[in-house]
Amino acid sequence: MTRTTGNQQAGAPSTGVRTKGIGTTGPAVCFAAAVKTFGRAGRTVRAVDGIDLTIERGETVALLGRNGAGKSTTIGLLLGLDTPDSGTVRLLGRTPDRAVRAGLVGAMLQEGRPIPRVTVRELITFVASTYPRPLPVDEALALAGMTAFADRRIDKLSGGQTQRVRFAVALAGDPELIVLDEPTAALDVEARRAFWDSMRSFARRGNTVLFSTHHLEEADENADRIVVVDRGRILADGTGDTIRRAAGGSLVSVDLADRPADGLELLPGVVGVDVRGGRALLRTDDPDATVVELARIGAVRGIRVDGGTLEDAFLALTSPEAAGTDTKESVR
Ligand SMILES: Nc1ncnc2c1ncn2[C@@H]1O[C@H](COP(=O)(O)OP(=O)(O)OP(=O)(O)O)[C@@H](O)[C@H]1O
Repeated sequence: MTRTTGNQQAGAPSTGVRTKGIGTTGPAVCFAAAVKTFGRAGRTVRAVDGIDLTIERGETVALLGRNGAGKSTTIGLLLGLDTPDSGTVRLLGRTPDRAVRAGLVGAMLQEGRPIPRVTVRELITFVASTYPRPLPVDEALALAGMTAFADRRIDKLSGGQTQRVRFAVALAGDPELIVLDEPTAALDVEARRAFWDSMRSFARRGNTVLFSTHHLEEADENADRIVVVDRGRILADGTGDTIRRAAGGSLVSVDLADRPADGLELLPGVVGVDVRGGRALLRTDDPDATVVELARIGAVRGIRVDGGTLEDAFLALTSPEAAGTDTKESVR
């Protein structure tokens, strides 16, 4: 989903007065039972369906989910662009609106307005001048990896460089928390790497970062913690290893040799069964127990045990079967 908001986009900085760092309390982010529904042609979409999430200061957290999972809506609630139908959202102990107005939050949403025909340094200097306690312009440029391009016109930059200018805009006011909605969508591998280097430099200063992504590897490589979202709900929350375990950490596969797959889901440890090309793929959180039982019933032809990748885990968690329903839309 694409949305823009006034003070987070390049060329449209906030002119509000900040009181950053004074009187902030509590975790960086706290969602409690947050729900957001949208009405559309007689249907209700529960875009955020009861999210409880606490992010401590200094954490780097990835919100990972497929298209339409509810990531942008969650971020919209976080930034006060939308209000929850029920539940609460707090940033640094304040309502999103107050936290944003106090300049505690910097954001980079999926698309900004066209970037003006000024140099990188001119833009960042202007944005920084609207805050009472901004980062020094050279520091903002360095953190975003844009020092070498400071005197280039923004409309002459590559997509990856433009994205890093937008990052520099988001951090120019020296926010405590930065929120990035799919920041590397449409960037090539090299530009992605450069972007994540910049993000990590910012995080190393003790700042809190929340970013959304479709890309597992990006979440695994760049976040301390991955929150898997699907159909507006949190399905798993933790490190890559935690996510693997939540989905059933290992895969045991075996030739069915014409025997029916019925009952395999009842074997010890098994949390999911898939049958493909005459083989049963058993997702299990206790591969030893699963294999022992397969041996006991004589089903060991072509048996294999694999660790299970993070991608397998993500797919298992977010498949329609895992969600237990085909749609999150309901007819009113
Ligand atoms: N303003 C709106 N009106 C109606 N439906 C909406 C609105 N915003 C979001 N939705 C719906 O809510 C659900 C969640 O959308 P959202 O944009 O939050 O997902 P997402 O995970 O950010 O997806 P993407 O990765 O494609 O950006 C989708 O079904 C979407 O169509």
